[in-house]
Amino acid sequence: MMCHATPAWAALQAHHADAMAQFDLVQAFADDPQRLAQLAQQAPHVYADLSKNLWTAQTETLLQTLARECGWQTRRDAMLAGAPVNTTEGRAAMHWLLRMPPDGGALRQHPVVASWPEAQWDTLAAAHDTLNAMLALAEQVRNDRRITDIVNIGIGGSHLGPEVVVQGLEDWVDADKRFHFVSNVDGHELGHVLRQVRPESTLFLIASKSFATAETMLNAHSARAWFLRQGGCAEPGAAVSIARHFVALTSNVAAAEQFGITRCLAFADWVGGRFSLWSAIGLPIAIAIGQEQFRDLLAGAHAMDAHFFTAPMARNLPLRLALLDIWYRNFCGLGNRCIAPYSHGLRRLAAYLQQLEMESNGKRVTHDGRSLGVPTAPIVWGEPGTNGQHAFFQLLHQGQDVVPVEFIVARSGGKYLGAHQHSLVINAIAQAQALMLGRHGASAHQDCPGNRPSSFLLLQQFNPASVGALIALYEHRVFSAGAIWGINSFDQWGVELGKQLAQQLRQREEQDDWAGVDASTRDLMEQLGPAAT
Ligand SMILES: O=P(O)(O)OC[C@H]1O[C@H](O)[C@H](O)[C@@H](O)[C@@H]1O
Repeated sequence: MMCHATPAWAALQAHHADAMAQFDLVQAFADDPQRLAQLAQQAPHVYADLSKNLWTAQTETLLQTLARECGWQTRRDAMLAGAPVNTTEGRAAMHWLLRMPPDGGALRQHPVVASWPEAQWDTLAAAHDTLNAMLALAEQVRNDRRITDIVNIGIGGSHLGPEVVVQGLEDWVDADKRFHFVSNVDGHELGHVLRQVRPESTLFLIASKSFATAETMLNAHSARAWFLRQGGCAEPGAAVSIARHFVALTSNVAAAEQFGITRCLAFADWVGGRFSLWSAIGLPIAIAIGQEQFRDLLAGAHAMDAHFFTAPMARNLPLRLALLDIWYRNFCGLGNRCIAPYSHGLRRLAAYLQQLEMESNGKRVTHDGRSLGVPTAPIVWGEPGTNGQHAFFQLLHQGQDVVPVEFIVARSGGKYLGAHQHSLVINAIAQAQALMLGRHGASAHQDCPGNRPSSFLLLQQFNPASVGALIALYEHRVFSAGAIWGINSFDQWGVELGKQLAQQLRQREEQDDWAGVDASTRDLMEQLGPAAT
């Protein structure tokens, strides 16, 4: 049954109309002394306070019924069983397997895991072989003092996860090496990096699951051409070779070898691009922070996996966040969510989540190809605090639109404790309070309406484990919302269209064939003129 045809959906609509129309957050706290206890919880590494949202315990109970009626638990357990939950591509989605210890770790007693066939244990063992090979390579690179610069060339899932984690864990990063991320096909980005590095001390990581993404391939070819033009770093008289300075991270080893790369770290096709930082795509992270810390990152994510696959609905944080998303999107008509990490390290978190959430759940058709007819993924956007406070927070406080804000804050951890961290966290707490309380009785232009919702995700410590747990939390939240909407969160067919049309435009340009092309597109192509060589 489609989500909006369930009895729970109708009950939620009635609840919104009857009980929530006049809902006031300040009043809700006054009326219910249990509100905080009911709507806040501890999960592995992350404390979540969801009490400053426009909902009640009753709302959540109704949402849990919706999850039940939509078969959330069945879908969750199918993912854990390794079933092909990515239905349109006929694949499993097993990013969580990449962070599972060889014996199943905290999930080994789980009934689904306990009944895994032997082949699934073999898959887990193979994932560990790959992990060990990746970590060995990472250590080798870390110990190679001749290598000072790591350049990751990749886009989307082959870029955003590693970048957000390497930036986030800067305090743990090997200070002798610099990390660069090149994603955009705009040559300025690659050029900017190449001006800073020397071939003999640079390791290029060509990160692409498909090894076919146009932007990555063009950047990789240009990087190789630059490397060879510089004479590579061949000994006098020896042939110039990219062998020691290029590594491929891919599911398509044949294409990487065809490109000329001999050192390849492979990962399976059941690792979705935007869920791939735990796989070979994580090599830049492992080089940056070292194998022990990388294992901590995995352990933090595994702790969140165990929570997700075992905690009851009422205390299952990824599910609770997904239910809140559905409540806002489908019943309150709120179409976007602001991501506000109060953390310089997590300054690219919003970009990462834009791919994770909007590429996963920006869909309008169910698993079985029916038109869903209700909105799905919200538009997520944001910037780190406190910078955002001095920019778009004005709209959040006094604009016409109500935008749920998500504060992501670390209590402690990292180098810069003390005054800076304290001030940062107090600012986040004050913003959440200001959004809720508003200001009344001043002049009209100073009045803030208040009653504006926010969630607070507090990392107990900022470290590799908590960053791993935070990202896994988001992954499972996205999956849960997708499962309730009945969509496939693991494909991205919409992205393909633009790629195909870009390819077609190149062909039309070569053949000077514009038959049937709309006037606007043709005019823009003419204005662009021929490609420079
Ligand atoms: O890793 P690649 O195969 O190069 O793909 C890189 C990215 O591009 C694609 O177009 C998809 O939109 C992303 O999901 C993917 O992560």
